[in-house]
Amino acid sequence: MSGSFRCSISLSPLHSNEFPRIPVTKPRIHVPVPKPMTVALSKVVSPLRVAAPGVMIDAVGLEVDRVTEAELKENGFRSTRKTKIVCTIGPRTCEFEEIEALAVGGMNVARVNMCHGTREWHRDVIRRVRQLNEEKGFAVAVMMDTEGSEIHMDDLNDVESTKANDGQIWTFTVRAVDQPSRPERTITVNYDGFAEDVKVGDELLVDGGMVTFVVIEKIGPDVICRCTDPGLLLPRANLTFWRNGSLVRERNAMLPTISSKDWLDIDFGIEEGVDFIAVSFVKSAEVIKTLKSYIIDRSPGSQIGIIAKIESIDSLKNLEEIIQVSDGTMVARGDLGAQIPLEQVPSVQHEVIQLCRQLNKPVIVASQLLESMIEYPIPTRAEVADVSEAVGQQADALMLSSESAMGQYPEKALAVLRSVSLRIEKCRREEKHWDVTDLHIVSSSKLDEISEEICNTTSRMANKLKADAIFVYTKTGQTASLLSRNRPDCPIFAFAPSTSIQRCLNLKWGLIPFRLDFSDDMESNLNRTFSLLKARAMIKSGDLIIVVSDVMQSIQAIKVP
Ligand SMILES: Nc1ncnc2c1ncn2[C@@H]1O[C@H](COP(=O)(O)OP(=O)(O)O)[C@@H](O)[C@H]1O
Ligand SMILES: C=C(OP(=O)(O)O)C(=O)O
Ligand SMILES: [K+]
Ligand SMILES: [Mg+2]
Repeated sequence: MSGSFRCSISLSPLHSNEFPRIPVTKPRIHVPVPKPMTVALSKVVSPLRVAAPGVMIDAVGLEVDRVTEAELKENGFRSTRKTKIVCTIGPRTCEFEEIEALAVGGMNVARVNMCHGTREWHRDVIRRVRQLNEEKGFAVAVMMDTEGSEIHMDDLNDVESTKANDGQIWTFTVRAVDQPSRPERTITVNYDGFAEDVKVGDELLVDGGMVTFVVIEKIGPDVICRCTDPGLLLPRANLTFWRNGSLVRERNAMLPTISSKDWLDIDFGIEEGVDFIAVSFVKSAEVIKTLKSYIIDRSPGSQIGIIAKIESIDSLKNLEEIIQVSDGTMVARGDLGAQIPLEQVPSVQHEVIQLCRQLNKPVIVASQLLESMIEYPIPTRAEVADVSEAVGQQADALMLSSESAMGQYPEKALAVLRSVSLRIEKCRREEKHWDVTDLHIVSSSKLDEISEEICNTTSRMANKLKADAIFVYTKTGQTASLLSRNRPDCPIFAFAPSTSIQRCLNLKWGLIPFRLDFSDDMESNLNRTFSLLKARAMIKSGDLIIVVSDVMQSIQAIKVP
C-alpha cells in the first residue's frame, strides 16, 4: 500500500438543513487505492426528501426478524437483548409449531446435531425453519453440528435410557449385535479399534463420568466391565477411557476429525443451504482450512460459516490458530469436560471468549447451562450464576442442548436465558465496563485497518453521545462484525443485502440484522432506511443514530428527522 491518507473532518453547522456531506466518490473499502476520508458529523438533519415518484417506500423493502422488531418496540433500543441464543432442535421441539414457539421466544440460531436422528429427520427440521422464516418473518439461522469421530455407544434400541447399577457386569462390544437378539447388558461401541485400545484396569467413563466402569476382562471383540459409579446410560452416550488418571489417547486420538459419515453430512448441509457448520472435536486449524476449501469448491460463493468446536484436549495448544481460520467458535463444555479436568473448563471458556473477541470471531458458550431444566421448570441458582458469567464475559451466544432438544421445558429454558441476559447486560452498561483500548488490530491491510479504527471510534462515540443506535450498511458483514466486537451500549442495526448474511449476523453480539437492498449512494440509503423504519415505528424523530458503512469510510452522527 503506497501513498498517504488525507483525513478531513467536516463539522456541519448545528442547525444546518443540509444532509451531512457525503463524498461524491464511493470507492469500496477493498479497492487498494488511497482515497480521502470524510468524517461528517451533523447533529441535525433536514426532513427527509419525499421519494421520487414510482419509488415504493414500504415495509417490504426492509426485512427484520419479527421478534426483534417486537422487542425493540416493547423495550426500547437500550433494553434489546444483545446476547444471542442457539437452540438445539430435537424430538421435543421438531414440529413446526414447536420451532415457531422457540423463534417467538428469541431463538436466533437453530442447531441440529448429526449425532442423532436420520438425515431425513434433519432435512424436515431445516425445511421447517426455512418455511418459518419465509412465512412468518423470522431470520433464524440454521447450524448443522457434525458427529465427529468420537467414540460412543449405540442408540440402546431407542429406549430413552437404561440404568447401570453398582457392581453390575456389562459388555461393551464392537460386534454388530442384532438389535432384537441382543443379550442383556450389552452395548455396541461405534469404534472398531475399541477392544484393542483398552486394557484391563482402564476406567471407562460414560458422558464424562455420569456412569463409570472398570475393564475387568477382554474376550476378542468384547470388553467386559464392572460398573463402579452407577447411573443412567443415554442413547449414543460418549465414551472416554482413562489409564492411571490420564485420558487414553492411542489410535482413538488419531481418528480423523471429519469422518466419512461427516463428509456425507456436510454434503447434505451444503445442499440444504445451512448457514453454519459446527465441526466437532477440532484438533488443529488444518481441518478447518480443508473444509473451507472443500465448501468453496463444491459451492462457490457459499456463505456457510464454519464453527470450530473447542472440546478436544488437542485443540487447546492450537487455540489461536484454530480461532483465526474459523468463522466462529463454540466452547463445547460437555465433551471438553470429559477430556480435561472439570475445574479447568471455566478457565478455557474464559480464554476462548477473550481470544475470539480479540480475533473478531463470534463465540458460543454451550452445554449444561440449564441442565436441571430438562426435568424441572426452574433452574438451579448455580445454573443462573453460570449463565450470568457467560453473559458477563460478553460471549456472543448461549446454547441450549438437551434442555431444548428433549427436555420438558424448552420454552421456559429459553425464557431464562433471555431474562438473565437482559439483566446482566443492563448491569454491565450501568457499571460502564466499556473500553476498547485493549483490542488489538486484527486487519491485515491498511484499508481494513481503517475500517477497524472507524468501527472502534464509532462505538466509542455512540457510548459517549448515548446514541440510540448504530446503523451499519454492510455488504459482507465484516463492518458489522467489527462494531459488534466493541460491544457498544446501543444496538447495532446491520443492513445487509442478502438474507444469508442477515442470518449469519444473527449469531453476533448486539447486531440486529436487517435485509435491505442498498446502493452506493449513502444519502439515498439513509433516506430510505429512515422512512422504512419510521413507517414501522422502529425509530422516531429525534433519535440519535451513528452511521457507518463499508460502502465508504465515514462516520456520521444524525438525529432522525
Ligand atoms: N435429532 C435428534 N434425535 C433424537 N434425539 C436427539 C436429537 N437431537 C438431540 N437429541 C437428544 O438431545 C440430547 C442433547 O443433544 P446434544 O447436546 O446436541 O447431544 P449430545 O448429548 O449427544 O451431546 C441428546 O443426547 C439426545 O438425547
Ligand atoms: C456441544 C457439544 O457437542 P455435542 O453436543 O455435539 O457433543 C459439547 O460437547 O459440549
Ligand atoms: K455433534
Ligand atoms: Mg461434543
